[in-house]
Amino acid sequence: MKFPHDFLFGAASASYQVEGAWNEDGKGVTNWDVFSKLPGKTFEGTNGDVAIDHYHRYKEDIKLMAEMGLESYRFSVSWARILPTGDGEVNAKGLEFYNNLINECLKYGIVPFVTLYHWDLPLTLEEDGGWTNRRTADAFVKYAEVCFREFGDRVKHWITFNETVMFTGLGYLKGAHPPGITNDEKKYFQATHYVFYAHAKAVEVYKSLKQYGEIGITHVFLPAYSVDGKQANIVAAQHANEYETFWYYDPILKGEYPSYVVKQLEEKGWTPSWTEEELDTLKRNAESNDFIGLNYYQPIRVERIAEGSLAMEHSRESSTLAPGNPSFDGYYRTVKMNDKTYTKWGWEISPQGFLDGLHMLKDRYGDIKMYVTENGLGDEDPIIDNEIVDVPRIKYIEEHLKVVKRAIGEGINLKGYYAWSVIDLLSWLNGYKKQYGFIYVDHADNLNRKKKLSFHWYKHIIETRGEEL
Ligand SMILES: C[C@@]1(C(=O)O)OC[C@H]2O[C@@H](O)[C@H](O)[C@@H](O)[C@H]2O1
Repeated sequence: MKFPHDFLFGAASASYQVEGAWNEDGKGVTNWDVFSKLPGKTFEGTNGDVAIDHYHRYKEDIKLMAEMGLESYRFSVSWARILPTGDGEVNAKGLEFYNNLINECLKYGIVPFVTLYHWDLPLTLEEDGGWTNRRTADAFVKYAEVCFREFGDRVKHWITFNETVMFTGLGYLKGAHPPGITNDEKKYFQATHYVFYAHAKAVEVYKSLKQYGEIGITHVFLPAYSVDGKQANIVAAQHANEYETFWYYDPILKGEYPSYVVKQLEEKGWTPSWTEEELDTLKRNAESNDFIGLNYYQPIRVERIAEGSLAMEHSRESSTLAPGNPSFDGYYRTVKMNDKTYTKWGWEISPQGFLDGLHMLKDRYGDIKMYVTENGLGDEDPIIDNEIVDVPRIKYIEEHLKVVKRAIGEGINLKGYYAWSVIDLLSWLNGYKKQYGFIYVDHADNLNRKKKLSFHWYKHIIETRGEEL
């Protein structure tokens, strides 16, 4: 059986991780332009000044995507190219670049799927409190409207934010992302709230423009499961789902926060400063969401731990979801299981965990349209006779696509799959070591591109619409 005719086979990237040209054509400075240059913050001091030079080589890259038969390209717009100071004047050169990028996609019949925010925030806003300041939320809505009006005649698929838990959690709890703050739960929850408010407001503006595309938000999807049948650990898994999933999807799809978490925030003094207008905006726009994006890489296996210390040391490695860490509130710990398989970076490989999680989402949120907006294998790809033989990535994606097809057959409203990533790119904290792409980039030879084995495999899957899976 083939994937449905309206199912999109895509692949993704993000502005800071591919574009480079960090200070060209009027682009403003971003938080990551500065943070990545702070000693010790990134792997081997890598940064996005050049990245893989997608800004100048996008035509070559999109031509390769077309050769692959890619149906849709998910990329992000760098806010600071459009509004260099965050909420001031529009930069015409920034609009020009993304108009060219979009038009190049359409030239090949590739559907542009645009993320408005993939972590690169204009520095002026970061320096004014970032996502803990209502100003940033209001500025985002202005930026989003500029993009809707400029690109909305050709872009019909919009994601407001990518992985809010990552830039707020790593920014205010683990200190591994800008603004590099650790263990500040009050700021963390405040930042998430202003992001959700900004999302709801942007949805409202988008719908008012009557462009008749679709808009949603993308979250990390990290379903939590108990390590065993013990009641305390089952409760710990539910606790993890409340904080890691429902806190993120409820305000979007239900228009209100999960009461389990709200009650605990009140007890701990972590409740965001929110207004009735903001809460009403969430409620008023919940029904207007067209889809949710799921970035699925792994589940987490959790066990209860005694109410431990709330302040924990975080390393760059431990900040990216490797098991073994206590939760920020010390309620549970993630566990590496002996009977599971893991990537080189310690992420569990579990297509079944994804399927079970999808049913959990359907049970809670009904028939909401979903896209897998990221899924892929971060690896150090084997090179044999000068060919990139990334068989582990092929097997990883094959197993997850099989589960996607099965989920559709079980009534899950999945409408697309975007592999992370279309091309090897800069990892925020792992430099160029952690490869995800179908296309190799040779950093020892002028960033030349080279098709991997998985490029040819994915091309075949798309051509046959996954009939063999
Ligand atoms: C932490 C990490 C990784 O490096 O493996 O997770 C997978 C993927 O998620 C994306 O949203 C990030 O933009 C990209 O850089 C990757 O980031």
